[in-house]
Amino acid sequence: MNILIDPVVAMPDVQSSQDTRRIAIQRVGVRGVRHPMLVMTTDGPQATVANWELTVGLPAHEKGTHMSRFVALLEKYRRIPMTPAGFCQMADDMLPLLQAKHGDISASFPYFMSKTAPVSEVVSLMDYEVTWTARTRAGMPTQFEAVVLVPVTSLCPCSKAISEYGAHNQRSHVTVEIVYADGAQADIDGLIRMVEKEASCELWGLLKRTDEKFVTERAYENPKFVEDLVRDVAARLQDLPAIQRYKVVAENFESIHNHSAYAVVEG
Ligand SMILES: Nc1nc2c(ncn2[C@@H]2O[C@H](COP(=O)(O)OP(=O)(O)OP(=O)(O)O)[C@@H](O)[C@H]2O)c(=O)[nH]1
Repeated sequence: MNILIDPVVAMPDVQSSQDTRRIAIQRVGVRGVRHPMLVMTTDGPQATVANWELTVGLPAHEKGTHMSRFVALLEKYRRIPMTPAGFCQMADDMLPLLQAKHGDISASFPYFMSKTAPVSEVVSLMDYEVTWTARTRAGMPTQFEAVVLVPVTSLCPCSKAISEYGAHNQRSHVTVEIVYADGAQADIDGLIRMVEKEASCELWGLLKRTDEKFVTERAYENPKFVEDLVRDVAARLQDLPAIQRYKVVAENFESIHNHSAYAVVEG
């Protein structure tokens, strides 16, 4: 192998040498990078810590990519409050920086929304798991994808129908994955609120006794199978114009079994 010497630092530059195997690499980069991120919310910028994956395509003739530049990109964007459109811009910036024709950036992070309890109206934060992905290709529109994991309550309709009193209910995770036609139209808060409205009952970080009575009765009046959860969320997603593809996954952590009930809808 013919190793180049970088004249600036007078060191071998193995990454920049030629590769003769004639195999292009679809994705090469860094993953598992824990790094701060500012997310723009309706309450202003929210500081969070994301788990990042940044990759680019590498042509067959190049030996290695410029690994250090991925982290340099994170540093550049560290103080910029991110919107979906800004996240796509960051991915677009990655291509010239890495001298690449296509690349993906993905960030998974805890996301907090301020919620008001249903009766006492006390305010508290509720946390969600969010993943943003931007897929960029030179000369093409950048694709934006979002995944949100929304914890909710589900109450079993069968249990309610057959029992003289009570019905088994549990915490459920509804995970929605969306490919947007245009990242600028992605509304993460709206998506989370929509999922919560389709559950037997939504969750809050802080509830007083008056609220607890409300959520208990609300779930009882609104029973849902795991199938109802995915269908009702999918029906709402079908009405949204900005969505190209979606997947809805619901997992009910059953309180009467030591296993989960599970359903998936893709559209
Ligand atoms: N390409 C590549 N780099 C790796 C790998 N593992 C570690 N690295 C390290 O990535 C660092 C260098 O990143 P580069 O971006 O090539 O650093 P550089 O050549 O000083 O910077 P540039 O001139 O901007 O390319 C070095 O510490 C490499 O050893 C690997 O599997 N592939």
